[in-house]
Amino acid sequence: MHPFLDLPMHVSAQWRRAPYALALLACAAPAALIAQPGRGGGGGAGGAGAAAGGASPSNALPALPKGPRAMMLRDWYRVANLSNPAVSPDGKRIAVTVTRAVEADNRRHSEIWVVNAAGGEPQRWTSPSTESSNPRWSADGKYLFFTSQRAGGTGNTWAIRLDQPSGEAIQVGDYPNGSMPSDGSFAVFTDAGRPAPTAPSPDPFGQMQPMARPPFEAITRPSVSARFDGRHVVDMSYKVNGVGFVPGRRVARTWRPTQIARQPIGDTTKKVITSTAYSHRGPVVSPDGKWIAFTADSRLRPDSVVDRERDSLATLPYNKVRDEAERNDADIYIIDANGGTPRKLTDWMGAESQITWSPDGKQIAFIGRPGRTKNSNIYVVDAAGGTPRALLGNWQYEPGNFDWLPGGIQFTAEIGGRSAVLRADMSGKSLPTELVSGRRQLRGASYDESGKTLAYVATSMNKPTELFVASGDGTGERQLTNFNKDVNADVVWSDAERITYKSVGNLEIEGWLMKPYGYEAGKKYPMVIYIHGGPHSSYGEGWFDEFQNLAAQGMFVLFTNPRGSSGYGAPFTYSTRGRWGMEDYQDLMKAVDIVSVRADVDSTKMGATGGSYGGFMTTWMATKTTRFKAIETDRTITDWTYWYGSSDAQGLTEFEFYGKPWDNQKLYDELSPIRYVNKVKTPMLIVQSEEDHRTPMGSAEIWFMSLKKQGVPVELIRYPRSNHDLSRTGEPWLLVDRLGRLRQWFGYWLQGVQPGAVAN
Ligand SMILES: CSCC[C@H](NC=O)C(=O)N[C@@H](C)C(=O)N[C@@H](CO)C(=O)O
Repeated sequence: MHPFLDLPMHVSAQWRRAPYALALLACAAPAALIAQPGRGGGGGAGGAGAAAGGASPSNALPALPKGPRAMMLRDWYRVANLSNPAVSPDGKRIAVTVTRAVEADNRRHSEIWVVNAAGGEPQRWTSPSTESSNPRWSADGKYLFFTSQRAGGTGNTWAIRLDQPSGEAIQVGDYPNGSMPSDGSFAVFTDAGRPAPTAPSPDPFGQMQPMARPPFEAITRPSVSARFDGRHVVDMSYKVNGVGFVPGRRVARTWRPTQIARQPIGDTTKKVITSTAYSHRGPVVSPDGKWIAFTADSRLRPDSVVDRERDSLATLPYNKVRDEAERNDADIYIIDANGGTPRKLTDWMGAESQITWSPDGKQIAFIGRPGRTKNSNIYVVDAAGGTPRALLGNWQYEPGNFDWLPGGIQFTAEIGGRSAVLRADMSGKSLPTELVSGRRQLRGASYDESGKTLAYVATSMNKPTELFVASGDGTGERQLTNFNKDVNADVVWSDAERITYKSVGNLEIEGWLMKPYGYEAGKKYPMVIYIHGGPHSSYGEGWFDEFQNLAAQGMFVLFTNPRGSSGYGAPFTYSTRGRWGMEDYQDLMKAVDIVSVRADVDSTKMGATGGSYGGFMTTWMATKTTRFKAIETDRTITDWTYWYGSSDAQGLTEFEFYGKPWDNQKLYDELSPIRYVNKVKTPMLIVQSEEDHRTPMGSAEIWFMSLKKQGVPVELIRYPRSNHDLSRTGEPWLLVDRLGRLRQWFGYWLQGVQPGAVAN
């Protein structure tokens, strides 16, 4: 029996909400709303809860027991997530976004907190009654900017004044967001201008809902517009996961290419310095303020030409010569910072991003990817022109974000399931050096102006995110926050052992085995394998609610990064092209083979779960093996042709399957689990969001009906108001409900737990 199922039903425990203090700090934290972490950090009045039910469900739930103990479902609401750290230009303070759930209101809440780099209690700088995130400091130290949507303002950039005592957050029109030279005197940014004014004409469909109106060039019209509230679709992209249905154009197509604008700091007047038929992207001004580098179409063709070419290519059948050829869609250009004719920096095949000037303004670095299936690298080229040279040579991995500091280039990277901060060898002759590493995941490396202070958020298998600071070279690391202190004190998070193993073709695969809560040597435990989606994503060395959830239920959790995963270099990532469910399936089963012979794993009680591509893989497994006693398939894909037609992301299979379904129908069919559904014997739980536009409902429905009609135990849980990201960013009550279903399903089939028993 589960350790918590016999607990008495106490009176409820609300998410603890101690009052926060409102204070004004003259120097250290002007205009700040101050609070202490772990004391009311999740709180906040206001914020409408979402639609499920009326009164808070926590009224009916017992108080969470003090630990140390296994994770219970409501512990999920207690975990704080830190993101977007930003070091102040002088290196003295670090701002960070702190996000928590507000259980009673069924919502998440984000605030900006600031902590001294030297240490001390973090302070809350934004109001608990509004959402604030993504802090960034102005170079002159006058403002802390952040993203928020507040009443009485326009746009979503708000600021706290730092150079004088002040109160509420404000909006400032004379401090534009953009790239600035060293003296911070102006900013450059892109500007798409305003649409040309059109003479107002009466719209006979103006009273209808936007999706119901007949789009431009539609042939049909509502017979009586007041009697049609459906959706009229003409364009190819009419729905987007997380956004919903997107109304079609109602006028002829026009283009507004993005131009480069500059605006002095302390002035509200912006000057647009270009006027072209092509768009400028990612403009970055040189440190001396004389030049602006940007990317644009490699032939500077008008946006209208580029778009029409892309649209027309999208309707053509797969053609190996054309579709596999290297492309050069964009190049880097340099223009005088006051305008003029752009100079192409270099003709470079592939895609360029993250343009960055060297501190002396003599060179430019960028991330370049020579081709879709080739590794990206950091390239450096003289600002005068020349051939870019790669800094990372034949390094197996790929760079993430990088900074050109006074001492050289430093960057973050995924190295399999972990991540690190590294320094590049500027000669490109040696492999990069790891500065901050270990079995963990680091995010958002941020430096002060001198490059001497480095901050990042980090998490490891049994440690939720916290903020860390180190010297610019990675030495002297210190943990600066302890937002998760209370939940960490109550809950024993499970750790995982890292394993590597050789699979088909002698390819090395990385994986992990997480121990069940309360593990005792000499006993046997059930095991569930988790399978990630993408397929080009990865599991890693970070705290993950889903793994902790099943480990707390008393199961081993096995997770691996089969071929096709990201984080191991592009050749590994794309090695499954045209072969989905073949070698990657074997990589997963090889891990099951290895783990199932352990003395502490009960090989007669194994389960599998996964979402999206991982959902495809679980249904695929169900057609191939009866080794698993229960499976959960999440946001699943059971028929690739159906998925192609109903998803918002056709590009994925057009590339991976070498064409559209009718170009390569055999492959789409052969790799579709539904073709073999008559072989399924394993009980399956199907979890599906009703507003999932990435992997829509039909795959789940046909799987459910097929199993039902064959007498295979199956349950379908349909979540309302939810999209493809329910398990990550969904409504908290529904997200936690899903975690509970997973526990119950595997608890019932693998542990003999009674139906409905759940550790709330
Ligand atoms: C060019 S289309 C990109 C599709 C995208 N790929 C990367 O994640 C995607 O959404 N794929 C889904 C089929 C999928 O498996 N998604 C995973 C990973 O995000 C999921 O867990 O939802």
